[in-house]
Parts: sequence; C-alpha cells; structure tokens
Amino acid sequence: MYVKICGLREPEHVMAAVEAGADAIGFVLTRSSRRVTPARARELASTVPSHVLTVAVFAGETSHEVRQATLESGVRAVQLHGDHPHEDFTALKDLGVTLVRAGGAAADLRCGAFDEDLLIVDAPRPGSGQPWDWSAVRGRPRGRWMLAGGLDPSNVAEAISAAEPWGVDVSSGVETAPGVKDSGLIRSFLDAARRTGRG
Ligand SMILES: O=C(O)c1ccccc1N[C@@H]1O[C@H](COP(=O)(O)O)[C@@H](O)[C@H]1O
Repeated sequence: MYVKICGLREPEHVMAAVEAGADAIGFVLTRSSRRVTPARARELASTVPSHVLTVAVFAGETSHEVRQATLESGVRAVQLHGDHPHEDFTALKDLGVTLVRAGGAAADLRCGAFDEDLLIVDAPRPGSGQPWDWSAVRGRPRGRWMLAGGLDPSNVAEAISAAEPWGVDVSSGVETAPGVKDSGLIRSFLDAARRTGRG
C-alpha cells in the first residue's frame, strides 16, 4: 500500500513521516491553512531521502505559476487539483517531475488519461477532512490511484477495504488542528494503512 502524507510544514513532521515509512510527502503551495512558500518547501524537501517522493500541491494556479513554484521548490512531483485540461499536464512534462492528477469521483478515473503518472480520487472539497462514500469508486479507477478525503488512523483500514485503492493520501486526519500535524498520528496512520496487508 503506497502512502502519502500531505500538508507538512515542520521538519519534525517530515522526519516522522520519513522514519515511519511514507512513500510520498506533500507540501501545499496553494491557498490553505497548510500553505508553505516554495522556499520553505525546498528547505523541507532537502532533508527527504530520494526514495521518498516530494510533491507540491496546487489548486487553480496557472501553468506558468505551477512551473515557477515547482522549479523554486525543487520537489520531484506536481499534484494538480481542479479542472485542468490535458494540455496543462503536457506542458509540465519537460520538468521531468512525476505528474499527479487529483479529482473527485466524477472525474475521468483512468490514471494516465491526461498523461499523468498517478491519480488521486478525493472528496468534493480537497483538504477538508470530510469522509465520503469511498465504496462509490470501488472497481472504477484504473492504474495507479490513491484514495483521499477524510482518512485518518481509525478509518483508513475500512476505507481501503471499501475502495481497494493502490495507495492512500492523508492530511487533516494526521492533525490536531487545521495545519498542525502530529507525529504520533502520522505514525499511527502509516501503521494502520500497512496493516491492511494490501501490497
Ligand atoms: O490540504 C489542503 O489544504 C489542500 C488544499 C487544496 C487542495 C488540496 C489539498 N490537500 C489535498 O487534499 C487531500 C487530503 O484531504 P484530507 O485533508 O485528508 O481530507 C490530499 O490529496 C491533499 O493533497
């Protein structure tokens, strides 16, 4: 089970996620209580070993803004939320980063349909911490896809069993308040996701 921990802002939480075995770590570079500057993302990403994917999260920025912030932050992946046309993904190909498309259950659920490398199937309001009917997408997404939206250490096993994703992605569920991560919750989430025995 591939696990991404998103919305990290402090070195101690980056360290906790890496040490607990996260596959990917996200930095939010868009409007959010979790927002960090590209410079801060670069500082945090510089401490992450190369086997862990560093991801910059965007929602609504132009391709030019995404490109600039990605280069500035030095991350290895870009995650785009919202109604981006295929061309926006194609335009980022030359950056050589992993492209992640994030959308709701009504989006095209074929990973790669927009030339992306990974797909996230998320709640209607990304980053809200609101659980949704994960079972509604069971059997529908194709390829490498992560389930997100309202996951936490206590429900991630149920969510995996309901949707059977390739991976899971969490932000609010490993926080004690919006934007405030908790190392213990990060460890518990990774432990619970891995204990499902899938992959
Ligand atoms: O985390 C945010 O603030 C955010 C803002 C805008 C777009 C995406 C955002 N995060 C993504 O939302 C899910 C996590 O949701 P949840 O908080 O666990 O319910 C994940 O894909 C984040 O990358």
